[in-house]
Amino acid sequence: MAGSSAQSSTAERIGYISRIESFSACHRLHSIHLSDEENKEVYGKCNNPNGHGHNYKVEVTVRGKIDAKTGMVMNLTDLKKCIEEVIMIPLDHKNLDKDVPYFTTVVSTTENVAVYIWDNMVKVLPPGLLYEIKIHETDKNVVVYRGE
Ligand SMILES: Nc1nc2c(c(=O)[nH]1)N=C([C@H](O)[C@H](O)COP(=O)(O)OP(=O)(O)OP(=O)(O)O)CN2
Ligand SMILES: [Zn+2]
Repeated sequence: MAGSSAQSSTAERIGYISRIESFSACHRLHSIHLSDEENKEVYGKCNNPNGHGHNYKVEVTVRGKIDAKTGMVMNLTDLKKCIEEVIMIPLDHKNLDKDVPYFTTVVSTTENVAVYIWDNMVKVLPPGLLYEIKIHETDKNVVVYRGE
């Protein structure tokens, strides 16, 4: 029967909304905490000094109450602006290791790129909304970070 669901229409409902953007960047996997030999052993071809590039695809997901008046968790146009500021301007068409100060001491694995994005995204989003950063480094390699 219509309208007979367990949750009434006035109840608080939680939604997850995502926006996906792509950026291109190059990098080399090299940890300052490892010797040159150890770097070669751990990272293999990805430790090549010439570096290599990726077309990263990032999904930013926020979780929150679907506002009864606006019908939105947050305005996706505002999320787009946050992604531009936190991801596209600092990372797109950049050498992650040389152009982004954070990665001079932190190895630019996709896990750490996700942490970098999370740490900066929480600064610009409304408190408590950020839920997940998912990065497709390649079609086959995917990383998820949820701030834990
Ligand atoms: N835990 C992680 N492992 C690796 C990372 C990473 O960020 N976190 N990154 C790399 C390299 O950057 C590399 O670009 C990926 O290597 P590879 O898996 O060989 O890349 P492909 O998926 O394109 O390889 P296929 O040949 O298509 O299988 C390595 N490891
Ligand atoms: Zn890589």
